[in-house]
Amino acid sequence: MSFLLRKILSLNSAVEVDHDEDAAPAFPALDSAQRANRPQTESDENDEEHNERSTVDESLVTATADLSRVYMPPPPPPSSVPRRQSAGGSMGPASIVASARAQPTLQSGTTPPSVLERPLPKFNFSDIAEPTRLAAPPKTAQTTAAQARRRREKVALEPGFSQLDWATLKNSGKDLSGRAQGLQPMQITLEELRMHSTKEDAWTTLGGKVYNISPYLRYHPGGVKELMRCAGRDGTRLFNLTHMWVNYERLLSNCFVGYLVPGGSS
Ligand code: HEM
Repeated sequence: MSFLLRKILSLNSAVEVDHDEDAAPAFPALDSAQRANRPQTESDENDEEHNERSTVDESLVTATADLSRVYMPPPPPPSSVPRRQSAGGSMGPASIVASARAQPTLQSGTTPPSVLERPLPKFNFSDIAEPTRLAAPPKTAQTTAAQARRRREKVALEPGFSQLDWATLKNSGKDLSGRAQGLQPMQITLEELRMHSTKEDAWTTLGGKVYNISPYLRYHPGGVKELMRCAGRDGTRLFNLTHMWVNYERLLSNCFVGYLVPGGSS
């Protein structure tokens, strides 16, 4: 038994001779308490007897098995571990797979190299094929110009003039047409319409209906200036060009003045 122990210790000292700066220390340490206090096996008592024997017998096999349960075999000297060489110092996915396949199969009886001893392959992102890369869509001159225009059009509404505030005012049922109370819808000619083109008194016609847009000016998400472009004239085309999805009939129902009728000079 002590013969086997001596053999192991001599192997370890051989490791120390070949000592490499990156080599991991023997574990447990050669002079560790763990090694010193290892559990005694039955075979320890017959040590001398075993030393004398040249042939393998039952008790020696058991002793070896016991010993291997207590101590791990020492790691191989670093110089004997085949190291993976990476071409150019970096590896892409294809070269990693290729090098893994090219690993020599270990001979039976050889200790596989420790994971810690293997060099980590460096990942080279430039190896990834172009189409698989995640990339933001390229900015074209057209999209950036459109974005810039949209940014300019954004209007900061004053506090208390949001679309919600307009909905609240509208739902209050208040008549915002500016017509005298109780009057029937008016019949308005283009000539008359033109006379209502100031911020304080702005009318427009959309789809043949005339609205007083003055109350809505400060609530308009596109701003006062844009809305004023249709004051005193037919705003249908401009409105549809900008946002034909907006339901003006519902939005301006309280501002309804009357119907556009033919008449006057166009
Ligand atoms: C009386 C007629 C109009 C009403 C009731 C009205 C109403 C609205 C509404 C509800 C929005 C918000 C739409 C949305 O977010 O999808 C809006 C946005 C806008 N409106 Fe009008 N609009 C009118 C006339 C006009 C006119 C004549 C112009 C300009 C020529 C105009 C220019 C804009 C612009 C540029 C926006 C976009 C604002 C933004 O996204 O920040 N609108 N309008």
